[in-house]
Amino acid sequence: MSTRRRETNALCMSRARMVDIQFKDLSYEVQVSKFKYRGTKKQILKGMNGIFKSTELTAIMGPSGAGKSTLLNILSGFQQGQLQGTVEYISSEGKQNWDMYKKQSCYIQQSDNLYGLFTVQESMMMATYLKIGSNATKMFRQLVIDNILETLKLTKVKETKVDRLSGGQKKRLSIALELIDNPPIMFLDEPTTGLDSMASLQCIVALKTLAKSGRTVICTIHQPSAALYQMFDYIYLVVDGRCMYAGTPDDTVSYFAQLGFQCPQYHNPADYMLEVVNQEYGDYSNQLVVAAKEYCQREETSLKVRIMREASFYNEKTKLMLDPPSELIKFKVLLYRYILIIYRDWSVSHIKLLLHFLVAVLLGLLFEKAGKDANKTLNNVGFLLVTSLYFIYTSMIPAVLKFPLEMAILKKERFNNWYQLRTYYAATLVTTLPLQIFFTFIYSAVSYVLTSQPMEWNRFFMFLLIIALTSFISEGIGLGLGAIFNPINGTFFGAITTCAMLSLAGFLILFNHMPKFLYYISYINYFRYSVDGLVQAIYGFQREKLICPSQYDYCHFRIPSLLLEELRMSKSIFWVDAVVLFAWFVIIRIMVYISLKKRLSKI
Ligand SMILES: Nc1ncnc2c1ncn2[C@@H]1O[C@H](COP(=O)(O)OP(=O)(O)OP(=O)(O)O)[C@@H](O)[C@H]1O
Repeated sequence: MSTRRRETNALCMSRARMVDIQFKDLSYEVQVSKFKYRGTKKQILKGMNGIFKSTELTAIMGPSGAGKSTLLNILSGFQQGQLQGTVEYISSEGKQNWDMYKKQSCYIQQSDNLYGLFTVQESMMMATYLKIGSNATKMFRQLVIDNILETLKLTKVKETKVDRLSGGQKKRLSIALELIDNPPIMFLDEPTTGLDSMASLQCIVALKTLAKSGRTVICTIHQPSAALYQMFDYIYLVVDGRCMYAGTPDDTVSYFAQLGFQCPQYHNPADYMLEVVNQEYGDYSNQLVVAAKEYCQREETSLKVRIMREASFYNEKTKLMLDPPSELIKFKVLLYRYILIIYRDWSVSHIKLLLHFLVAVLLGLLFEKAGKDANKTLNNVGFLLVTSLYFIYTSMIPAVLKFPLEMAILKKERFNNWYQLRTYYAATLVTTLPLQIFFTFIYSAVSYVLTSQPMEWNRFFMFLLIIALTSFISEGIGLGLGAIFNPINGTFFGAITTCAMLSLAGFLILFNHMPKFLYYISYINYFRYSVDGLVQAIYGFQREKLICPSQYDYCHFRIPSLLLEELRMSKSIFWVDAVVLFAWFVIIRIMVYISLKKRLSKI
């Protein structure tokens, strides 16, 4: 074995702190009805006991709807609710509560929530910067990556984009990403679902290797083949929220035989066990539960053995190298990741840029000379209205879809302690705002010139400021809707909100024709301030008279103040509009953060 290989092995595969999980009388129920105090409850886990040990690969098996995922989610802390009983984590330092180990375990969901635009190497390298402290050199990071990829047989696809990986490779990459900070406990929800038998075997072999290096690896699994079944060290069979077998795969046949269920020769023991608990040979559920309670008891690993084992596996030196980086460094990494996504994802940057340019040209042609022709003043107000509406829609609707798409990745990475929510949120804000400003600038520059608006820098920048603020607020509302609702409801609410704002802006229905309460509501309508701000930017600040073309004898709105009077905007102040819009922007962003936090706290 080369020196380099030995070094990485020492760094990566032999340093997991050993933790056993013990749960006693674990019961869990959920509220089925929406009404908290009157609703019926459903008991999912019914007094379960068990010990899952380090260095072992444990399979939680059972029929569909038995409670496997719920048990896994409860043990990992991914799901919280009305829990009874105890869950203890036992290391060489004694029994600890869950908070101690929450930060050290990882949860790998059934779906592989990965960014498809990065290569395996890029994904791994970014993960090392999010998980390993800044004192680690680039070479060290690469050694860690190479070693993990080699263990999980991913070296050959190191330079392949994640989008192009097979299902099995994606699953192994999900595991590889979590291995970087070497979690002592790994929870996996159905890691073999959707994989063919070869890929499933490779995945389970990889998990077994990880368990043998000191970790506690627990996964749920549906119906493993006989070969796969034998790979596990410990089987925990769950049926209707109760344990019906806990033991090694080798003991399964003799255990069920002793209870009167003789597994036929050449029959997969896993299949037979499921047939028995699925009542294909009669309903013996209660006997099986009682028998499991009597025969499937497990001894705790003695402290002495635990300390001895851990001494051979755990390396304090490496732990120092693996201290997590500061949130500031994580922020920089997330920023870099977003910039790379924006650069590589055509739909985010290039297409949007092209569309903003084309729409600006189209509106420019449609509202040609509207900015300076006194006969087209009302058309110009129409242009300002359309501009505001255009940015509301194009910023809000894509944003509604942004969080639901990213939510799964965010949920996974945050639960596995990659970064704090505020770091993620700050990074999205810092990357999306400049992009939004750039888009509004392109649109404004083109449409402003083509519609012959006044060629004064200060008016142009005021016009740009109002559009940018309108766009920020709308994006914020879109993100908020995306965080609260699913994409279909979110886009529906987005469209409804925009229609309501348009109706309450004072243009389609004049303010003095509105019922009083709706008139007051219109004060919180940011669309109103947006259009008002745009009109002020173009016609306010004592703009001089407009040119009335020679073919017309009279242009009613030649004098800008007359137009402002007609639109009931003569008393408005541009900077008040700008400040109100800015306040809206801040409030909306805070509300989005809160709703996102709330959403993430639920499973
Ligand atoms: N929040 C909830 N509200 C109501 N019922 C729930 C809730 N969560 C889980 N259940 C129910 O609890 C039972 C167990 O669900 P769980 O997802 O743990 O099963 P499972 O064994 O993992 O099933 P599968 O193998 O099909 O994924 C199911 O009947 C499910 O409908």
